[in-house]
Amino acid sequence: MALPQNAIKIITLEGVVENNATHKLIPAVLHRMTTPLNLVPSCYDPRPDPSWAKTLLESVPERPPSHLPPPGTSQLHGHLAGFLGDGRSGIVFELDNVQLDGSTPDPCSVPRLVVKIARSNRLAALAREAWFYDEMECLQGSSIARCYGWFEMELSPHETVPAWEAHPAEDTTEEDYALDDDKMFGTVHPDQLARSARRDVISVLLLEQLGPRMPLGPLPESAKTDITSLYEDISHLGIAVVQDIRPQNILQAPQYQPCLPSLPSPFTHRVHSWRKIDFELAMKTNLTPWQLSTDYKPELERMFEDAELDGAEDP
Ligand SMILES: Nc1ncnc2c1ncn2[C@@H]1O[C@H](COP(=O)(O)OP(=O)(O)OP(=O)(O)O)[C@@H](O)[C@H]1O
Repeated sequence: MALPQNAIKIITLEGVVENNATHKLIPAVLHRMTTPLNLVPSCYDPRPDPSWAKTLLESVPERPPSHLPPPGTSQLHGHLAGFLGDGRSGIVFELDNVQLDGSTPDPCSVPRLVVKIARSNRLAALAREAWFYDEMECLQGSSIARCYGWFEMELSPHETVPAWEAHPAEDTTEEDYALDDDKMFGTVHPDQLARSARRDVISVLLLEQLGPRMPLGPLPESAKTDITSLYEDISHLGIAVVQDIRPQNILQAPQYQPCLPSLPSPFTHRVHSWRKIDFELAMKTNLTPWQLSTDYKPELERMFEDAELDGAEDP
């Protein structure tokens, strides 16, 4: 039976934190965090009258009920391994030598895992992303990765995270862009304001490992349809992800063993060959799936065209 996504309470990571006096790597013990339901304010556009029903829902869709059992108390131990990629808010590594409660986990239960480590100044962005993984629990394993939790540890003054220096962000702005929409559409949650000011916390998302990024070059129509359908699934939850439509944020379904089977979408029943990642800029809205599709479809078309052109220039 697959490990429930909320089974792990503590993760011990080897190879991620360094003692900056001795330059020795030391194990980091991170504890599972929970996202308050009101961490991310909704972007609500009042519906003037029912004639707007095609565009606007009367209210923001509620989070679908969780199907997970009560949170577990398992402990996971793993070693930071290969670097997989990075971006504005995080740095992603494979995990090796994973042990669950002291033994090698059953490959039918636990897939290959990765950690997305927040950059030191992007704690609020990672918390926001964790909230969206909770919000989209029903899509985990179908259109988005399974997320095994959000974990944090406070660093002491003599501890540092070498990945922050080894993989610096291209964009060095200190502005917390992930909170811009929250400021515009509601009030920023006090936890997020506090997080935004801190630089002494290691914060990670534990995710199922997905396949490679969407390649440059021509994509078969079936792949374009499947990728478009990921966005359709997400739109059924009133979630807008139009800001960040890029090949870096579309990965193939898991393919490295051990991996868990892809689940059918609860909305379209399609079994996807792709997954959408990266939700720190997502917004929870009362826009209808139709309205959201009028926003993401042209952006996806543009991305497919650009990827084809870039593939032709860079064979
Ligand atoms: N679950 C995963 N499995 C395998 N690789 C992953 C996974 N998540 C992320 N990656 C790799 O890491 C890269 C960066 O991840 P991600 O987009 O989540 O980071 P980010 O900092 O939020 O980036 P952005 O600048 O797009 O906001 C991805 O493009 C991908 O190559």
